[in-house]
Amino acid sequence: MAVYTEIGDGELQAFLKDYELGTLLAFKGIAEGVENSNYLLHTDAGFYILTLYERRVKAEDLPFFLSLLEHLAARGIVCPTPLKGRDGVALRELGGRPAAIFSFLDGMWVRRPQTVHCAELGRALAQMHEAGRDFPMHRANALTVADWRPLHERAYEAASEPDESLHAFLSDELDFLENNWPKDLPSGVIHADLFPDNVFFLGDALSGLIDFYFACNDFFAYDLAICLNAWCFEPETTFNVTKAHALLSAYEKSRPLTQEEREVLPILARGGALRFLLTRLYDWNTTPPGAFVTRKDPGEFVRKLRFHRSVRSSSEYGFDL
Ligand SMILES: Nc1ncnc2c1ncn2[C@@H]1O[C@H](COP(=O)(O)OP(=O)(O)O)[C@@H](O)[C@H]1O
Ligand SMILES: N[C@@H](CCOP(=O)(O)O)C(=O)O
Repeated sequence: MAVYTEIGDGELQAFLKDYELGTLLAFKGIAEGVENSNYLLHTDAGFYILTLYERRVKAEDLPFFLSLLEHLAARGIVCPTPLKGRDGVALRELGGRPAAIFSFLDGMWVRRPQTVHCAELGRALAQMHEAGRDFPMHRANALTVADWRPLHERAYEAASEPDESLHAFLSDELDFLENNWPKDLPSGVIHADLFPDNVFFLGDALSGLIDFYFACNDFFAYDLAICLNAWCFEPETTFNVTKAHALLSAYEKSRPLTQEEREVLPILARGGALRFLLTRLYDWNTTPPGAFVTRKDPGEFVRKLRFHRSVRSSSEYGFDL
């Protein structure tokens, strides 16, 4: 589970005095998530999410994330909206951590996304990209191609039983990606972690997007590649072209891809797979036994990466089914 910072009853009640959110009735830590500590708050005014920022989230990035959420929400994207205290300030401190309270989103994430969910995702992703176009702040992607080799080496050095063949495979992949990563594609604010657990549904209808803490400025098509990886493989890691077609065609209804974006999609998908493989591998090798967080399997992304390496043309992603 992910509650790294424990908050006491009295401490939370004192914190809430700076807001107009009513009287606290109950609160509980939320088990899901890996980056931050999240609590569900129930007050007599409703439900809210309290987030305490931990680990990889840098304090200097928080104004970008909170302003982005406000910006997107103002343009009709359903996402957590930061709530301001009586003094007009949303970003505060609790338990020694930067902290903020957000609107609660209805819905549940889907454990086994179906084609209909992929289509909903494609539509929402394109809308989010369009809504972010006039966002004035900028955040460079801190986990892009230049960052992957150092992360790979750190993960390898941290392993108690280093896997030499995996190290060689990933080094080879890094050689390829460093030499072939696109330099210039349509860009803007991307979510960069839009996995099924960050997308809520009510029935088959998408009801909200959460967890923007990797959001940054990068290629729009890279965000799409991350989604192909996260949504369009079956559990045994076969690629589902029907789901990919649904995702891509729904996306293209709002923002058609350029020819170049289509052509480089296999490279972006390889990069997207490697990026999550590496953070999972690093976490796998560095998370102490007994830690209150569930490690995610890096092997899943080794298999996805192998699939993308076998792709000869982007048509294999189902553009023209
Ligand atoms: N605004 C929200 N409304 C409803 N639930 C939320 C909201 N934000 C977070 N959650 C809940 O908290 C969990 C963890 O949130 P997430 O942002 O993914 O955490 P982390 O940044 O630690 O990965 C989500 O799976 C969801 O259950
Ligand atoms: N989506 C990433 C891990 C980041 O976790 P999140 O809970 O912040 O979405 C992965 O699957 O490796």
